[in-house]
Amino acid sequence: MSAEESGTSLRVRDLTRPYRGILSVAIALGVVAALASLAQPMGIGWLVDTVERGGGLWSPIALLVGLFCLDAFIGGLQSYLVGRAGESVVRDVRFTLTGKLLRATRREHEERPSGDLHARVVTDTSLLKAALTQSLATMVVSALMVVGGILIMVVLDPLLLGLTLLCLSVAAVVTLLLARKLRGAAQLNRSRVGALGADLNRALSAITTIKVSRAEEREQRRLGTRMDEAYRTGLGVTKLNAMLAPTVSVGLQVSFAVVFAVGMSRVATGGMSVAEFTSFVLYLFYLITPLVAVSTALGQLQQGLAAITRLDEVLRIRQERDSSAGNSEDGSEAESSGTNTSNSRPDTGDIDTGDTDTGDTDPSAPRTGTAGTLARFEDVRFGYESGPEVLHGLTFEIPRSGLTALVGPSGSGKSTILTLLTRFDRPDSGTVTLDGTDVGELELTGLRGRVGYVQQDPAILSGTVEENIRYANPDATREELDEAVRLADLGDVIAELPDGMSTEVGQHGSKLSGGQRQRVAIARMLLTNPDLLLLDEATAQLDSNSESALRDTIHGVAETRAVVAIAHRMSTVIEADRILVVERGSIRARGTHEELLATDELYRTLVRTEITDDEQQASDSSTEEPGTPRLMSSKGA
Ligand SMILES: Nc1ncnc2c1ncn2[C@@H]1O[C@H](COP(=O)(O)OP(=O)(O)OP(=O)(O)O)[C@@H](O)[C@H]1O
Repeated sequence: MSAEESGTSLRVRDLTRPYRGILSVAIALGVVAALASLAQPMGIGWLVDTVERGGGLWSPIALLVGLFCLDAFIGGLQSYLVGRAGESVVRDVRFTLTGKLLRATRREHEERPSGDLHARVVTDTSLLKAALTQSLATMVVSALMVVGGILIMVVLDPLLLGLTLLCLSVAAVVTLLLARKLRGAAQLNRSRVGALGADLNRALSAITTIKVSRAEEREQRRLGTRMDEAYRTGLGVTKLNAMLAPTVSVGLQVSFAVVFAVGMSRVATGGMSVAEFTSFVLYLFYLITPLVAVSTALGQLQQGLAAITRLDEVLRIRQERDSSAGNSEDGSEAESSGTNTSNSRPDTGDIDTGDTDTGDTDPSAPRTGTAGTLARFEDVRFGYESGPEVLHGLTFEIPRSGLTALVGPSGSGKSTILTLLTRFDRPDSGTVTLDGTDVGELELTGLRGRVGYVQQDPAILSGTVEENIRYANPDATREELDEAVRLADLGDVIAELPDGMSTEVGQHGSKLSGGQRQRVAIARMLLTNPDLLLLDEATAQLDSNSESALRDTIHGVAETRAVVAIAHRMSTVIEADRILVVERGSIRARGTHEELLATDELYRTLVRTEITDDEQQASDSSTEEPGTPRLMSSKGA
């Protein structure tokens, strides 16, 4: 189950391929600007010569002004084109990585801190802009300038050039060593910044817990420690970066001193003219900018390559398997698209907008046939990667209609059963089938269109109530929407909201009550008209009136489709068509409430211990059967 590591990496070549045209133009402009720069010392040499001879100054001055202007204009244009290509690369990489994250397995998201993933997609990618475009273009153009300058200098005076190169080569070796160290330092710094992002996200997503635990100080200290680590490692990067340019400068200054000493003596002995000496010195002077630029670009490139290492990890994140799409949970889909970001903006048609092939989406529409078996577990064994086996050879069926309740002690494996039906996880052995087909063989969006899942803590997205309900089926008609609202008993809630369906629900639905959030989540799933509705303790947060209304809803919905509910409210369980008692990953008993009360000791215990106060009160009035009198009367009521 480990992620496939091979063949998935962001390669500079692939990332820049779509922008080769624009980068080539930018580099060509850079070359023109470099030539204009290289011609300037010649022009100045001509000016000096003209002054010495007492000739007219207008021509050399006009040439120099033209060269300066050309250099400046072309330099500006080149910088814009390179920046534009850089922004495009960053957008592409972000888009590709976001696609990977959205299609990653749920397990990957459980294991990776979301703040760190956020830092990788948002901030690490921004380093690519400078590294992959600015620095590459700068290095190409600057290298050309250096080579051009050296060629002219070799014509002017090979001896002086030899001395210059000797001094510069020492600086070059030191620069390369520093650049290598810089990459390691940058990698460390990125990981520390990622850890800070992860901890910040951890704190902000639990802000209420922090406040009620009076842990603000503690959290700030903890974050402060992370900030110190980011600061320290950032300082390491800054130091190495700061050493790059001075190293080159020192090399240049030593070269200047040597060239001046040797050059002046040659001018004095007549071995070299003043104009030649001036031109040579100016060429040496002109090497400063490109050489320093190369060293700075080298630093940027190393930081970008360090970021790429972290981005590669996101690229290799395990993807949900979709047999029909030919990808797999072990990352092989990443292999096919991850290396080719040249066309990396995935077709938005890939994204599951909820337009599944579920056919009719009218929530109240009668199903085609409600008899027979819809889903089946056959000798299913399953364990989470990090732990022991959780389900031990489960075999049971879910009929095409009716309410199946899962009951059992905490940690017995009830929620795990639902995750296998939604294919968030796959059995280690045995099969889970829907209409006789292994759910692993079904197209993922099709499967999730047929199986609606309301989780324990229903996720509400910021946006309006309507956007939240429509989320799994954005194309639903107004009638279908109204019907889902009616079935989920949300009508009164929406009527009381300030802007009705258009009311903003706030971050994570914070402006709604827990019960309201659950009903919105149920309405959302009903709007997809699933064949199978899974409710994980979906009534746990409702008050007794709402719960009783929702219970009626669940039973109404269960008349036309299968509903599997994990409910702590025993009233829901009592009225279920069938109850499965799960104990330590096995089905211990199955039957109706009455049958189980008569035959199963654990069920009797659960009924005694898990009934809520409300239900106790409701059933207090008529107690008939010894041991479980209140529940029995509740069913009869
Ligand atoms: N993501 C996970 N990784 C590792 N172990 C897990 C994971 N989720 C659940 N478990 C373990 O699997 C076992 C079954 O958990 P599960 O959530 O299915 O139980 P449950 O019956 O639904 O419990 P509850 O009624 O308290 O929600 C538990 O021992 C739990 O610790």
